[in-house]
Amino acid sequence: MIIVYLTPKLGNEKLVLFSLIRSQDREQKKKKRKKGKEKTQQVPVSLLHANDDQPPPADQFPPPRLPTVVRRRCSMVSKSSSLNLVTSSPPLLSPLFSSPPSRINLTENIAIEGGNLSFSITTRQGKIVPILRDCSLRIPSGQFWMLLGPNGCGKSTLLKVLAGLLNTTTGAVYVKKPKCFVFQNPDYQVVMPTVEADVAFGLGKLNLTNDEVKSRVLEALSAVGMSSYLQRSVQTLSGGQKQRVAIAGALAEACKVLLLDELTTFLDENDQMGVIKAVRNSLRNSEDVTALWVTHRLEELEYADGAIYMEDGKVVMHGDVASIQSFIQTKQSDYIKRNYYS
Ligand SMILES: Nc1ncnc2c1ncn2[C@@H]1O[C@H](COP(=O)(O)OP(=O)(O)OP(=O)(O)O)[C@@H](O)[C@H]1O
Repeated sequence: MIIVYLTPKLGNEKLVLFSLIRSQDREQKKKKRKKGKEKTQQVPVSLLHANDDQPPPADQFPPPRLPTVVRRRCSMVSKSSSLNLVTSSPPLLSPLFSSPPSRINLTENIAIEGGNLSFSITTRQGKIVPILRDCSLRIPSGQFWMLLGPNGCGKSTLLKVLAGLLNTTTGAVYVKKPKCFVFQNPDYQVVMPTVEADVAFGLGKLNLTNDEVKSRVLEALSAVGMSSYLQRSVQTLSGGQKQRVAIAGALAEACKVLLLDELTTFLDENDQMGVIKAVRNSLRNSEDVTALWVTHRLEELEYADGAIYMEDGKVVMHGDVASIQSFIQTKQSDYIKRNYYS
């Protein structure tokens, strides 16, 4: 089906050939699965979860058959509060919680934490559709993390749950306050006529003097590299500059957590880099600011301190950038081999 989509001019012969390849593929998969069952004891937990066509139900996770060493690594991770959530090889991680935490642990220096989050919607026909399934994550304060995954896997929904814009069906959420959600489209957020007025917009509620407002606006604009744009009309800004103004607005409000939803989707490479650097810079200026950045772009991962990879409403991996990068690359090359060279 995917080949048909990518090359719509395929003739009937190629479609027949493709079905044959698919059925061969299915046979091979069956054999592999059979073999895989025999080898289960040597496979890391996250691979079991990520590659299984039918992952184990959440309440059986980690599965009882896991080797001791994997279970020990999972619990070490759940206790860690530093960047090095993955401290030893093999680095692949399972979701952090194997059973719902009775309460969120606030004693560690954690900025964002979610335990066994689920979110469903009910259709007009009364059908319940799960969007997030048992997602757990933990992000230390002062770090820049990225949230990746294929289209429709639930990234934006998870971000909205963390922002408090959506209520979970089950699970517990902790996010440091004040927290700010920056939208994918800056036109939803940059609404005042000038850059200065826009960045100062959220400060009205804080009872500050004019001087305090001015100094906060300048500081925030300088963090995103836009201090010289103070008096500019927002209509004359590029998409990337508008994104940076939106981030400056969040920084001016002294937000401790920035929840950033695919900010670089509509941007060219220059603006994309400008926005990423603005976020990094704002984190450098204040040790206490944490950012979670939703993206599709694998190349952006190199700017992150840690990452979360989602598929089909689940957190499949959570931890250091290098492991997640290689995990995604392996998945991509497997996909290409399976679909184009088998
Ligand atoms: N209000 C809703 N009603 C019906 N389905 C919804 C609703 N909100 C989200 N969904 C579905 O939930 C799934 C996850 O959506 P979400 O926008 O979180 O994914 P995403 O990973 O951010 O996708 P993308 O990368 O394409 O932006 C999608 O299949 C989407 O169609």
